[in-house]
Amino acid sequence: MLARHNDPIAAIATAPGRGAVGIVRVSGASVAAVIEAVCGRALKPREATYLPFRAADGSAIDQGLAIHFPAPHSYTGEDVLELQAHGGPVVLQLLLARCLEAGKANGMRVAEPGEFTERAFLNDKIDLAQAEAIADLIDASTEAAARSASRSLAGEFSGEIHALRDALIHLRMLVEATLDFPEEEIDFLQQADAKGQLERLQQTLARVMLRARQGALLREGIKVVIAGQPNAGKSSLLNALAGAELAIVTPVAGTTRDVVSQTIQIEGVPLHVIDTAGLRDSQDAVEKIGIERAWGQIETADAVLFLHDLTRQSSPDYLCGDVAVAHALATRLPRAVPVIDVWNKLDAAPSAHVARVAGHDSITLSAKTGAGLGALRQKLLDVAGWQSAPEGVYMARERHVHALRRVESHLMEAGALLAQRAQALDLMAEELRLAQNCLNEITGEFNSDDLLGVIFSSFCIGK
Ligand SMILES: Nc1nc2c(c(=O)[nH]1)N(C=O)[C@@H](CNc1ccc(C(=O)N[C@@H](CCC(=O)O)C(=O)O)cc1)CN2
Ligand SMILES: Nc1nc2c(ncn2[C@@H]2O[C@H](COP(=O)(O)OP(=O)(O)OP(=O)(O)O)[C@@H](O)[C@H]2O)c(=O)[nH]1
Ligand SMILES: [Mg+2]
Repeated sequence: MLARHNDPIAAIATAPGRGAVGIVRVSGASVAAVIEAVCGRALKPREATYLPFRAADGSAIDQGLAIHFPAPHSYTGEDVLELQAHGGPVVLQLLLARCLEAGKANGMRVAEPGEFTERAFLNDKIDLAQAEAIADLIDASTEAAARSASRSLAGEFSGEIHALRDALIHLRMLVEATLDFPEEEIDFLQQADAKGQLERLQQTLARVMLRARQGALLREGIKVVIAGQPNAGKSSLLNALAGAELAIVTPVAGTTRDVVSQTIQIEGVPLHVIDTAGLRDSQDAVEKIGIERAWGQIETADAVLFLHDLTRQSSPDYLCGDVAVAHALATRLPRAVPVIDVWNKLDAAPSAHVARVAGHDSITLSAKTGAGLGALRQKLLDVAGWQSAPEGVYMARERHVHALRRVESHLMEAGALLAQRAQALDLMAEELRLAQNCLNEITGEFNSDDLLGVIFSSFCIGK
């Protein structure tokens, strides 16, 4: 283990700024010295004691509650001291400085972001998926996201991963045993129904992946870019979706130049909606920059709303413009990004125009009156892949979904190799081993220091 993992650490655990109560938390070998210096008396384990927190000169920094959690029964698994003081930034800084001074002889330092939780992970209090769930719970921006993070923190996701891993280990044992007794191979595998075991494993994996994808969606959301010719009503649509006058709307074509973005939520799924400059050939230097920015957004979108003006469907120029935009979208979009045709200004459009677009896989609406917005919201959820699972979603991250995809492809390989029998069984065993490694990456039983660095450094300070 790296040396830094043994340093005693201290930090303000509560949010910066003023609050009713603020907590300074200390973890590691010098907790006893800090108790002695700051509290001046012994503390009963896990019991709150009201006392003055003493400065070096003996005066009181504050009166508060001190709690000692002797190792290993603490958040980090190390000795932990909590000083619950009044929640002012200055008093908390004084208290933190006092703790650092008291722990100086043991090398106490200020904790890095996420370091308390990292210790909880390193001391086997929680696994990596649970540690990530703590950060996701704190960062949750919707109720659905918070509930799913809480499920993952309670171990629901990790539990499913462990169940998958156990089934995988069972199958691996079977295959590896067969390798040792090649002549009995066919019987062995058939009797134990290796094929059936593998299939059941794949089915369970598919269910876990579905729920994990939903969780990742709740956490990360999708980026939806509104694109189209000038004046189609893109800014009006952003405002209608957001329920606020965010972007400037005027009858002048070429109003929007800067990218305007807003995160909205539909059924708890965050959608990062981006309004962009109207797409056309322009000689205006400022507008040209706006259009380039629009393309920058479009090219990184998860979904594009291609907005059309229903009132202008009999203008050849307008229709040519739309064809040009459609062509540009088809050539410039890097991947298979879904493009949703949205026909706006339903309220003002001649019924012949409406009839012409009806029946296609498209949405007609009015950003002005709000008609049709419900259908658009539903369409966005569909495109995002949202299916509110009845049993509840647990929080997962893209990292987890990627690992599960790799498990899936190793299992597919294993299935193909099983079908080939004798020559391929050692390769099948190897695929199963690789699949197990991917599962272990999720819970952190198999990982690199780099990965841990990336995960824990994104926590807030004191966590
Ligand atoms: N005041 C305070 N509130 C807090 C925390 C904290 O550190 N301090 N937490 C932190 O962020 C969260 C709670 N997490 C915690 C997790 C484990 C233990 C703990 O003492 N575990 C022991 C004993 C378990 C038991 O008695 O069942 C252990 O695991 O052995 C404490 C807090 C949220 N609320
Ligand atoms: N009747 C009607 N007018 C609309 C509707 N949506 C937008 N408009 C009008 O269309 C004009 C252009 O709207 P904007 O939202 O600024 O259009 P835009 O696509 O953002 O335009 P640029 O920023 O120039 O590309 C404004 O006068 C809006 O009031 C609608 O649903 N019905
Ligand atoms: Mg606009």
